Amino acid sequence: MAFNFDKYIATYPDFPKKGILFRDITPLTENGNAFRQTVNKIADFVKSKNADLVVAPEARGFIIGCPVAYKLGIGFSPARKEGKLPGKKVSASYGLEYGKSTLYMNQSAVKPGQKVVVIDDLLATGGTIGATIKMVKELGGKVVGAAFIIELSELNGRNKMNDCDVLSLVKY
Ligand SMILES: O=P(O)(O)OC[C@H]1O[C@H](OP(=O)(O)OP(=O)(O)O)[C@H](O)[C@@H]1O
Ligand SMILES: Nc1ncnc2[nH]cnc12
Repeated sequence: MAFNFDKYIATYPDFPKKGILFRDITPLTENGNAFRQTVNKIADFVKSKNADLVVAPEARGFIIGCPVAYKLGIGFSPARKEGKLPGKKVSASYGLEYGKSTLYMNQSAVKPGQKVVVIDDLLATGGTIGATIKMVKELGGKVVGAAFIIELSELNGRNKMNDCDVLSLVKY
């Protein structure tokens, strides 16, 4: 029987701003079995894409991207927020459901031609993952997949990823 990931997502109206229905993954990660099922499911997807590297945006993307990369024995590279990453980097600015921001990656994070899966907890407008994908491509990587625990379908974030396969475990 399919695992019911939905049961472990908490919902908070008007957070962090009025009008936003916030979908919280912490009950899922706080449950050992649900967290493991999530990591295994996303790792199966990443494996099926033959990926060399996982890239995930700060901060919630790290929670899921790291254990997936570890399980498969492939690399993990973080897309970090302003002022966090030293050294040579690339950047991409974006808007999201409740604000705007800039992400940065190490210039040496991706080897040309490497196959990359991008991972985040949630896909809303696609601004965050779109910026992450833009940097991976700029560094010469091939984005072969994108995986999320949650997808907010009506915000059409999928449209920002028309050339790669998308996995989401729970759709609202
Ligand atoms: O598809 P989008 O409209 O870009 O929205 C999705 C992004 O928003 C949230 O991150 P947030 O920027 O709140 O940061 P956090 O992970 O540090 O909580 C979430 O974890 C995704 O990264
Ligand atoms: N509705 C939402 N819930 C949780 N995280 C989000 N990131 C962007 N929109 C979100």
